[in-house]
Amino acid sequence: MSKESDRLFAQPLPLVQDFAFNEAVVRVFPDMIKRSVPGYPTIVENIGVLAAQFAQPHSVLYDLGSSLGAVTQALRRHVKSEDCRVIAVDNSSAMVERCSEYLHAQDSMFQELLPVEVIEADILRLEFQPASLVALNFTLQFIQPAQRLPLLSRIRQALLPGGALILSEKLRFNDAEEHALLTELHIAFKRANGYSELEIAQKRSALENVMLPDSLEEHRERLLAAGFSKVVPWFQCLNFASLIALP
Ligand SMILES: C[S@@+](CC[C@H](N)C(=O)[O-])C[C@H]1O[C@@H](n2cnc3c(N)ncnc32)[C@H](O)[C@@H]1O
Ligand SMILES: O=C(O)C(=O)C[C@]1(C(=O)O)C=C[C@@H](O)C=C1
Repeated sequence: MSKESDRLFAQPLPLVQDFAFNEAVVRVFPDMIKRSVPGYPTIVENIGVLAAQFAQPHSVLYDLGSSLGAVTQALRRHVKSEDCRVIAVDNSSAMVERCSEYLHAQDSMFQELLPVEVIEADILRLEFQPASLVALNFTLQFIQPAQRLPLLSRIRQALLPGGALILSEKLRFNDAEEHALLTELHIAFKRANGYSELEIAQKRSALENVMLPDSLEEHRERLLAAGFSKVVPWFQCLNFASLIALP
């Protein structure tokens, strides 16, 4: 994995452009996401552990918005079911290229890993195969709000009985005081991880138009509207959470 540290927003920018998953972000992404998302390493590793409970023999496991394949690698470390394969999908060519390199490196270090296919595609246009596990790890928040329910409905249709969707997201809160407190504590988390006030402010304005978080209540209602029968939060750290949705 790249050890380059994230300094993308360290200097004053004349114009802060909308955040994009481009080559510059790819180079620093492992450092950026670990220092920005409280609980990220715990979430990723445990998606592997949870997936092992839901994976069905002879089925597909999807990692949607796979970035550099951290979730895919965890799935391959933990899932032992017979004849499963992982499909990792991202629409950033820079991410897909580097993700494939990392997965080749994982192949050379371990034996008997699940086979994996990395696809450069828009998950809104993907034809889903019958799947026992779908992971959306901090991806739905980057999908246009109007597209979120149709996407979740298609995922629900593709899920096999006994399977699950694991959905991790940054949350917003309907209660203004709760929202303000957890936002302030998230900023403290970033500060403690070495980000300056300037870096925090410029990143916030870069994300403003492209990352649109929902509340836990909105997630629950939308998942039920998409046809899921049960929504179980299994992790929350500050304003970041992960849910299990059962078909
Ligand atoms: C925050 S990152 C996900 C992190 C990753 N799942 C992990 O656990 O390390 C969001 C990813 O979603 C991808 N993405 C956003 N919209 C997408 C779409 N419509 N189709 C496919 N990928 C998309 C971005 O390119 C980016 O790599
Ligand atoms: O909310 C923030 O400030 C973030 O940096 C969050 C977040 C995310 O949740 O995906 C945004 C962009 C990067 O991918 C890493 C982290």
